Amino acid sequence: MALALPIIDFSPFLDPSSTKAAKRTTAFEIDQACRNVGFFYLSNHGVDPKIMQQMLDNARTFFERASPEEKRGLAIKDAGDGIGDSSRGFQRVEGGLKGTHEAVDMFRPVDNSEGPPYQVGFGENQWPQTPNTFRNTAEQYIDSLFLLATEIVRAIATALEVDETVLLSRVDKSFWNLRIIGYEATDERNTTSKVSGIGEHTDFGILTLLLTDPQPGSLQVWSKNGEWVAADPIPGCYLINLGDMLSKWTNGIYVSTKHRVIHNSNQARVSIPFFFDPNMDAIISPFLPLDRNTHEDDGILFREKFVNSIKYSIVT
Ligand SMILES: O=C(O)CCC(=O)C(=O)O
Ligand SMILES: [Fe+2]
Repeated sequence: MALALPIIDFSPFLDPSSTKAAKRTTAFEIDQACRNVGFFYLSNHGVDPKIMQQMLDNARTFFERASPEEKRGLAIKDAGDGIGDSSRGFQRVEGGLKGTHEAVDMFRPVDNSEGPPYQVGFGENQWPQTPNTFRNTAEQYIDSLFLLATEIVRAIATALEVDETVLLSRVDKSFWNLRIIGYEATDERNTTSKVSGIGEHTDFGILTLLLTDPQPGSLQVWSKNGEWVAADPIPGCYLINLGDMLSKWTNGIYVSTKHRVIHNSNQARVSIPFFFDPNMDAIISPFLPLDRNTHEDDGILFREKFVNSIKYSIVT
């Protein structure tokens, strides 16, 4: 099972003293990975390693120490009913296509002055209190990742030779989603316990910037050769993958690749994807020259897509 995922050094693109040619070379490396693989590791991305570690530590602390009452208090609640919005908060997913894991979802704050009750996606984040630094660290982390994702989008615009403002105007108020996932250890004494994980899927938005603890062997990516390949963490790197929206925006030139998690280990795993998604009011239509075929999602706003995805994903 050969590792097929490229590793890209982002420093030439980020360094203000780089030549235009050096920036373009890095942009083309990203472009190649986006066309051929849909996944790549990014090194020298500029995010403070201390805050990355702090995020992982806080996530682990939450899953290990938060009480059942705290988790119940944070549980995702239905939209239109009290303070719920069907998307923000804690959930335990038990089996089925979505796998078995626990997660807390935070989304970009939006103007929700018309609620409660809230529409889908328009509520307030429900921040864990365990540990008490959780929110503060996560907010700094989100700021860093927002900047990093924006630079990757800029690199993509450079490689595709599209006016970067066209692309940036669709993501400058990205409706991001920070997800903290806990995969339980497999309890060898309990033969009925399910292996934790997430079923095969493609991501939904633009870019996913994934930070996980260092354990290998859990995340797998579907390769062009028709086999699952390990996408083990590389210390200090982000694993970046493309979502369906970026594939649509590029008329399918860029690929969103399916992946899955099978965490069969005697140690719990934590994983923190940052989903960099379009602005709520961004349109789904491609920005690249069109082939004149009509597209099913032409003219649809991302907000509509998001609402449908939440309705579909509600776990009962
Ligand atoms: O936990 C992981 O390694 C990946 C999670 C994932 O694919 C997702 O949340 O979409
Ligand atoms: Fe995913």
